[in-house]
Amino acid sequence: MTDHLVDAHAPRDLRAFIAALPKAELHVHHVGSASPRIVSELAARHPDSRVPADPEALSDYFTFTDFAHFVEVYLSVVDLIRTPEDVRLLTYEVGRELARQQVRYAELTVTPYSSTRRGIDERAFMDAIEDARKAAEAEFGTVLRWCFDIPGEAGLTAAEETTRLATDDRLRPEGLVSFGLGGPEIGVPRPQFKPYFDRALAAGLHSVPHAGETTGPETVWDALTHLRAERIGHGTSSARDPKLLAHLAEHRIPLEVCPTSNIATRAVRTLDEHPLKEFVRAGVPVTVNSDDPPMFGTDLNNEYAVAARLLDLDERGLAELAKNAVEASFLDEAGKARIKAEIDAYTSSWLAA
Ligand SMILES: O=C(O)c1cccc(C(=O)CC[C@H]2O[C@@H](n3cnc4c(=O)[nH]cnc43)[C@H](O)[C@@H]2O)c1
Ligand SMILES: [Zn+2]
Repeated sequence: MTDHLVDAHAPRDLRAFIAALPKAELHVHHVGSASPRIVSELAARHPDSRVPADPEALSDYFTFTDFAHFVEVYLSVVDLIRTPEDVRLLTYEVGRELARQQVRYAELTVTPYSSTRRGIDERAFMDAIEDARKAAEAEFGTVLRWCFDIPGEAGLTAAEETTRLATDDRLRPEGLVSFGLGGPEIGVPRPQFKPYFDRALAAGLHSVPHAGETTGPETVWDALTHLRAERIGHGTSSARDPKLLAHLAEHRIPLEVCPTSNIATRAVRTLDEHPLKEFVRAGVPVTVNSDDPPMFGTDLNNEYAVAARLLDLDERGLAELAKNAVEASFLDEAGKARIKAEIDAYTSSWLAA
């Protein structure tokens, strides 16, 4: 992890508590989770890319001037993933990294369109992620599930292709649980994606679009109204609309908050100005997530440390935050109960020690 965004304020023992706390991660992108080691390995394999092969140079490369710059850099990393074996390696390594952080369950946002349009065979792509998912669960004990997202800026062709890949019974992977919408929001109105979300929801998927990350609360309303969002990716600007906060609280719509991401893409100026506390005060269910961890110089443990500082949480508060994510997940009830019991047992034994 690069140092510039690490929250160094959390006391050392709280960091130790977080490090071993069983957790769920609900908002983390597949390509955005490529570690510096994997990025440099892929960059060395594909020297025609402008992504630096030297891991030391990646910290500068991953410093963003704004959201548009972030997407440009993100797509240069997407360009490094050229074969089903690249896809499998990346997915398996993401599983390993999540397990290292004691993540028991993760919903990983995958953008299949970005890979299939670059020539990766769709069947081979699905087999690669599924093979890595099963290996990660067997070898590391971390359960992975997929959210397939439409890269919004790529338009309705991308929406059609993503919906087809998510709903065709011959292709749709076993681990797929939800349907999302990512990329820039400015100039990409949410309502145009309604027919695609309708088809995905009819096929049994959950709706989890990004909204209110780089635009105002009206985008969150659109995601709720037109895309029938069950959780909101980011939802940062919801804080500017008290009626929206009340709606999210009343209907128990969780926000997938990613504090360091919002600083790195300059959606929020400083962590101290982040609206996380306002969400909690308004009674909105919040989960804390890492988004694109190596690109933002963070990881899930660091996001919990950031949340502990912003919300003034002790061990019990952090355990509740971890249980929020389990509760907001698309795991079955037995799976949720198992992880929540593990969080409680861990917290009790930590506090008794
Ligand atoms: O793949 C393409 O060819 C392509 C063409 C045009 C536009 C796009 C995109 O919009 C890709 C955006 C990409 O960004 C991912 N992502 C990662 N983190 C975030 C985030 O915090 N907020 C929004 N999007 C994010 C997203 O999953 C898309 O894959 C692609
Ligand atoms: Zn995201």
